[in-house]
Amino acid sequence: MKIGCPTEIKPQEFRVGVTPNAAHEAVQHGHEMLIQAGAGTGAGFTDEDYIAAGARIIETAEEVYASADMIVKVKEPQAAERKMLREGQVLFAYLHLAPDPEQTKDLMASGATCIAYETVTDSRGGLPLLAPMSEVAGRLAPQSGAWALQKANGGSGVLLGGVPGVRPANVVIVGGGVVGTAAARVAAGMGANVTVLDRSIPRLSYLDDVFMGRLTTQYSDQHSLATLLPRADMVIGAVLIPGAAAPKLISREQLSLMQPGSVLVDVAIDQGGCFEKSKATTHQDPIYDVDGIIHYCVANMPGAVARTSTIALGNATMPFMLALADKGWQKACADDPHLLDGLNVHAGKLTYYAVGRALGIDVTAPQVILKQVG
Ligand SMILES: NC(=O)C1=CN([C@@H]2O[C@H](COP(=O)(O)OP(=O)(O)OC[C@H]3O[C@@H](n4cnc5c(N)ncnc54)[C@H](O)[C@@H]3O)[C@@H](O)[C@H]2O)C=CC1
Ligand SMILES: CC(=O)C(=O)O
Ligand SMILES: [Mg+2]
Repeated sequence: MKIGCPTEIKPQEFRVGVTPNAAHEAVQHGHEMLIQAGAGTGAGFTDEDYIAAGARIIETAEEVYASADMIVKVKEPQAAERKMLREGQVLFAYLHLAPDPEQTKDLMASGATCIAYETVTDSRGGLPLLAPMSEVAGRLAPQSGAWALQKANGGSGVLLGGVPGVRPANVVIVGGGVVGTAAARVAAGMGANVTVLDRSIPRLSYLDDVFMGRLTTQYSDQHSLATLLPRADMVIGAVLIPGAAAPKLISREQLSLMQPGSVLVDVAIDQGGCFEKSKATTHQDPIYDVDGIIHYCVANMPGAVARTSTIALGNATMPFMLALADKGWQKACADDPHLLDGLNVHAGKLTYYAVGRALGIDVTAPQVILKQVG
């Protein structure tokens, strides 16, 4: 199979979908690996690294899309990229379709088979292709929020760890999954006073166990969150209902409960965001102010640390990329129900229920699609 990896074009996105190590494995499996010239530069990989791995360097994105049977990339295809997808081609990338009707419409119109990293599952109920980037975004969230709390950035001027005689910042983390746990570790490490809310009691028990008193856990309901807002210097939104649009947990009205210059970091922005006034921002222009509350809503946070993120993502995606290339998507998905969970669009049909519910589009069950193509 010809596997194509284009250069990412989302603003300030420096990751690349295939590492030289993954390219090498694909070539060893008998596949042709096509890498767009310069695709790895932002993550510290040169064209020569890919050539040494046995890949071919292709000058333009147009040529990569035209030649490849499968496109492997990081972020959801931008409008210009969606025009280059075609019937029968496989797209393997983050898609985040629930909050993105335009992209969903274009992917359905392309006729391509689109497998979303963020809905591939594992046998323990986890999301193995989202988790590595959630680890990164979670670790970055307190750091980005601490920067936003500085006066020059519009924040209240509170230092996360405080100093002797002055209280540390109160950090509230809503959602104690992979992002929330990583954020808690860093925020606690920076000396903040951390509270984590979740709806899963087993998850709260786990956090209570591993942090051994270094944070407070609380069941997540509207009232609990509202009572924490007046004292919260930073709230990190880290909730997820897989594949679905994020629930809105802080309304615009509730912003008035917070101290001016407090910060909301909405990591869940790629699923539409969990605060009412969240809208996606970029690394170039990451924050904005609503009623005196600073919002940080960068939808591709891991792109800021592209080297670490690319290697972590490449380690996780490689076995799935190889299965798709070795067997073809039909057999790879038939053999592995967890990979089948990643199927979001096939030949004009939407195949993921949470996306269908969010966008009001009819869904065809992925199992039905497999029967049709089998
Ligand atoms: N902005 C960015 O660059 C990135 C964003 N993300 C996003 O971060 C979000 C979280 O991802 P993960 O931590 O990997 O998910 P996860 O599935 O590991 O954790 C989500 C947690 O939210 C909890 N939850 C669901 N509804 C809740 C509610 N109403 N109140 C409190 N908790 C609730 C769940 O019980 C679960 O523990 C996702 O939307 C993901 O796409 C992930 C990586 C990068
Ligand atoms: C998960 C995601 O959206 C990202 O890593 O950019
Ligand atoms: Mg997006």
